[in-house]
Amino acid sequence: MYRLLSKINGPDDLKKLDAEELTPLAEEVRAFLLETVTRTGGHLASNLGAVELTIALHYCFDSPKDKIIWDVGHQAYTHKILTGRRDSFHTQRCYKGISGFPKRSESPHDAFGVGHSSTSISAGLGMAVAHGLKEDDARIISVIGDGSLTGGMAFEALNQAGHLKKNLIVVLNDNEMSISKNVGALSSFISRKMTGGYYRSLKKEMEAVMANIPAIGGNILHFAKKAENSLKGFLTPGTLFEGLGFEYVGPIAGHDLPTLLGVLENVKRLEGPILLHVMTKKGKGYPPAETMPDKFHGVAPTRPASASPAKLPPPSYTSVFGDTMVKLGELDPKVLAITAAMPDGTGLTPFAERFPDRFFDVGIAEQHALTFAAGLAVEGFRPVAAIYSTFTQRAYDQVFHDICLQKLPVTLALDRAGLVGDDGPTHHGSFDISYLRHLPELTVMAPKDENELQHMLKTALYSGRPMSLRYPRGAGFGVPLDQELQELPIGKGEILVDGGDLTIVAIGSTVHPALEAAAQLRQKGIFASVVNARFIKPIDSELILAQAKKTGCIVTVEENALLGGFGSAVLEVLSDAVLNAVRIKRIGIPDRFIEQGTQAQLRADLGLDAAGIAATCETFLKGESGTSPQLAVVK
Ligand SMILES: Cc1ncc(C[n+]2csc(CCOP(=O)(O)OP(=O)(O)O)c2C)c(N)n1
Ligand SMILES: CC(=O)[C@@H](O)[C@H](O)COP(=O)(O)O
Ligand SMILES: [Mg+2]
Repeated sequence: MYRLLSKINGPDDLKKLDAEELTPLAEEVRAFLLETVTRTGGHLASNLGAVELTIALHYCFDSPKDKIIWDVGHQAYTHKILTGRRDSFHTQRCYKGISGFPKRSESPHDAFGVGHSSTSISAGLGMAVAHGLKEDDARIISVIGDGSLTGGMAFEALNQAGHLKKNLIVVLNDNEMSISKNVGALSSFISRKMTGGYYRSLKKEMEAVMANIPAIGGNILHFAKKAENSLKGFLTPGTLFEGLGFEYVGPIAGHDLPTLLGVLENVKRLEGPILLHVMTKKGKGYPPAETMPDKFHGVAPTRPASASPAKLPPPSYTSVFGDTMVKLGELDPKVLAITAAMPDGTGLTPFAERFPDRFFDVGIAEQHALTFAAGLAVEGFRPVAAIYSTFTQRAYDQVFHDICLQKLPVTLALDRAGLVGDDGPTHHGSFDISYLRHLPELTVMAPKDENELQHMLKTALYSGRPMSLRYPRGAGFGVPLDQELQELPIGKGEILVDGGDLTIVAIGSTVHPALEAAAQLRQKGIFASVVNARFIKPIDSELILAQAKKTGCIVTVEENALLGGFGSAVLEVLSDAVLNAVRIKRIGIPDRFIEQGTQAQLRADLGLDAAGIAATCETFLKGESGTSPQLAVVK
């Protein structure tokens, strides 16, 4: 079935094909992508749009000597398939399979590891400078989408690249889409295509103006040409990049292989920084994805029929967050919502539809999102910035300098906190408790389920303080949702089960598994208290100390890095109270990066599911050391 593709085990095989064979090859790659990704899940639409571009890049350049750097890397499937990973491609994003993103440890063709956006030009420039110093002739090609170009870091890199004048090719893969429709002034500017009717009609108008200017000798032609050029110059996307010191080429048709090959062969010979503007269609070749590219940005894997639940799964945390935002927005016009290019992913689309004037998609600009929120808060509004935990990492200083230091009432809604599953180590939200809980003025909390999430959101909005709440990817626990929203007492946890043998102090999504673990332990005659801590900061010291005195044995559970996480906060409480005889064990994410897999597989591996928590508690209670680091604090 894959007559041409089956012969390609690396870029050298690709180069053996005649140029005319590349178009049928693209069709085979597209069919292969569709067949595989609809089964494994993954980033379908972006990849369908980048097939010809990838083939052309590998045909014209010489990877791995030449470096192709993919921004985000969610569009690099064709690159993987052409660089020796066709046969393992069906394992992409699966447990112990290949990654859904370029990864340096996976292939010499993966020039730079990615998953987060807007890094490709910086990394490419670093490599361009390094190869200049090494005096070799490797070509460096950074491939960035129009959505990823909205990230400020891309412009920081363009700024330096235009100044250094090193050989760097930036390919702008412009499909006028981020995950959702790309937004912002930059996007509108870049999508002004001078090749279309718009330019032709402007040119006509210009010619009419020319015709009415009285002749001033032989200069008229020269003047007309100059005027036309400057009009074009003012209006093309090239102006921007040329102003930054790049040679601009384009826009060119990104699904036309002969054009792509011709242009790339020419661009290859140019010196200095080049920006090649390529127009593509997200979802190309698969009508549902072409029509609804946002819905096909990422598709879920097909699970075997027997694994499909008979009834609908409970609502996701994300959708409960989104519905609660609408509810709170109805009651209070000061409630505003901000997303960094992820209105669907963060559940804010219903809010955006209901309150278009109070919703802001800032593009892939997490840093700006938080300082923008701080500005809104200064003026008395109640902004909620909903950003994935992993992407908030790049806005740490904004949380510190613009929000906490100024005590501004901004709410950070950190979605995808904890293990996210198939996206793997770039996307797990493993660190937010650690990177937030040491910041003065910030309240850090995590709901035990989707119902508590609603109450925490209201608590955050009406606290008048900087607040953060973290919640995981995926379905909630299916608990009933209270209609009446309450403000929770800040800094107070709750005892859910009172037992005398040990205390499990859990936070966020680990509370329900901890309850289940306690039930399993009871079957074995072990009676555990279970505490829902609710707040990481301010932590409920009183409750923790009372339990420590009562049972003398504490097990903390969190889906966050153990280093600096919630368990560390509990240790600090015990240490500060000089309760040195209490035995404590922390369950959480160990000090290594966690690979991909389903959330259930990863939780089971790390002992974060009910069975794992119960096993650790039992072993610990018996005084044997478990698999995670054990910290028995002795006087
Ligand atoms: C820092 C960061 N923020 C958000 C995301 C989520 N994200 C992944 S792809 C994407 C859209 C990228 O758009 P573009 O670069 O134009 O690629 P396309 O999907 O259109 O091919 C977004 C917002 C991310 N990966 N990294
Ligand atoms: C590549 C990227 O960053 C996003 O597309 C991400 O994979 C979305 O993750 P969710 O599926 O959790 O929204
Ligand atoms: Mg795009």
